[in-house]
Amino acid sequence: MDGLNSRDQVSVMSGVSAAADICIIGAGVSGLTAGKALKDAGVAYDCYDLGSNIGGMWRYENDSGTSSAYRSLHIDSSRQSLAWPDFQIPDDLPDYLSHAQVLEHLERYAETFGLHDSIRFRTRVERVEPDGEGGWNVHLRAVDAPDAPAEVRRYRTVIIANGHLSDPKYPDFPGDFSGTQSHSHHYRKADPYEDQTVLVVGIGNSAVDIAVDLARRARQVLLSTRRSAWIMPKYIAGLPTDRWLGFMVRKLKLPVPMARGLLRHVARLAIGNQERFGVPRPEHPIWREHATLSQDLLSYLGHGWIRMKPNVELLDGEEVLFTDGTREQVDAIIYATGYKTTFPFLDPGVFSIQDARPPALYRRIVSRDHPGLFFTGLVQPVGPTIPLVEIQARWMAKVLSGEITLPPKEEMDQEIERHRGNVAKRYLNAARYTLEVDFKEYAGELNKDMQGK
Ligand SMILES: NC(=O)C1=CN([C@@H]2O[C@H](COP(=O)(O)OP(=O)(O)OC[C@H]3O[C@@H](n4cnc5c(N)ncnc54)[C@H](OP(=O)(O)O)[C@@H]3O)[C@@H](O)[C@H]2O)C=CC1
Repeated sequence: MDGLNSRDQVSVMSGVSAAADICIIGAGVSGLTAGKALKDAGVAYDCYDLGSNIGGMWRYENDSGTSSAYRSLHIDSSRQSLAWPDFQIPDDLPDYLSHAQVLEHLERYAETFGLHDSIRFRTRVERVEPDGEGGWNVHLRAVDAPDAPAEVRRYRTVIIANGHLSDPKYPDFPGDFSGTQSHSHHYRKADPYEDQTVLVVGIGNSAVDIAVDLARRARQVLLSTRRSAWIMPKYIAGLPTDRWLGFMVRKLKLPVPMARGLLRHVARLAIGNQERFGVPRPEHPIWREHATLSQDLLSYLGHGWIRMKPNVELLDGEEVLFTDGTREQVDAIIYATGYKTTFPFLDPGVFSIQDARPPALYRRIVSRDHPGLFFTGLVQPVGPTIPLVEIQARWMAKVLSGEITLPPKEEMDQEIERHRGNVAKRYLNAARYTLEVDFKEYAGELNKDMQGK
């Protein structure tokens, strides 16, 4: 067996479940949903999670260290667009659930479908490597016994559901800063920034949520952006914005580009001209990027609680110099500059995501080079991710139970290249859009496969 240390104990298909030859890494939304679909299909699996409980990203202060949730976090897709088809979110919950409400819903989901029994918590997956016979050796170490030998289990298939929002990406600004610097991954609440001047870098959803959260506690919040973004309100005429899009596409049967075009005009009526508030008009058209959703940003800019700044030119002691030549004295910088998509347990030669190129995954799920390696939740739609993850889960269960046969490698290659071409045509050429998918089109492809069309 390749790559085993003498300290490692090898156990082949025994332990958590003697029958399981499928392993899921991660018990967040994607891992749990995959587990539920496998269970429904009568396929045995083992699931491992670094933390003490389910929830991944949605467990605030998860002891896995992988959650980027801050105390004021509310999911940015409305309740009506979020749910699993067989596990609706109760109507008495608000339009936009807090992280605690998402977690409670996940807990009910895991309880209802009996998912806990297949999960081993506080277990670090240290390494996943091909066993040379088409399967995988998964090296596991108990978090509470770091010096004990690693346990190695062999699986036919590994489903990776470790999330892609926990490995912070920092910009490389020249100079030195004498105040405090951190990343949005570590931000929890505004208290430590009381009465300070805080610079938030970025204008994605994390940056804007955090700037708004800080605004009433900090002395001044500065929000710096290099490319700007289109700001979308969370409500239009009293209804969640994504419900308007859903209404136009599903009820009125408008083509997606037309619905989006209309939504853009309606949103403009609702929030006016963002340049008036100091948020530059992006050079790219609105749907070439992931718009930033915020009901509060423009209003807070209008109250002077937040001030816009261009990109950072230089960190200069207590000051920051910006690309327009202005300088500000700053106490703290929070880099809300996004995340790297990494798999610490995989050799990059086996699989990695490079540059701004969508990964070589058939249907965004199956590794082209290693068809026993599956990924779930590795997508970023304009719209809610959970329903897509649910469709991915059922698709994977059908593949793994033999109902869907994967095509030959050349066909996978063609599908991957077609998808890459679409991403290049539709979205900005940047690492931030590597995982972008068109919700309706992607769901349609997976559903068609499942219907055998
Ligand atoms: N409420 C919710 O449900 C929330 C959802 N999310 C989701 O999580 C994901 C991650 O969001 P987020 O953490 O905001 O990260 P994003 O990747 O979406 O945004 C990163 C921001 O940082 C900027 N940036 C990146 N690198 C640099 C650099 N070197 N110099 C200057 N600016 C830089 C980007 O600008 P540029 O465009 O120029 O690269 C962009 O504005 C997204 O899918 C988001 O929608 C996040 C927070 C809340």
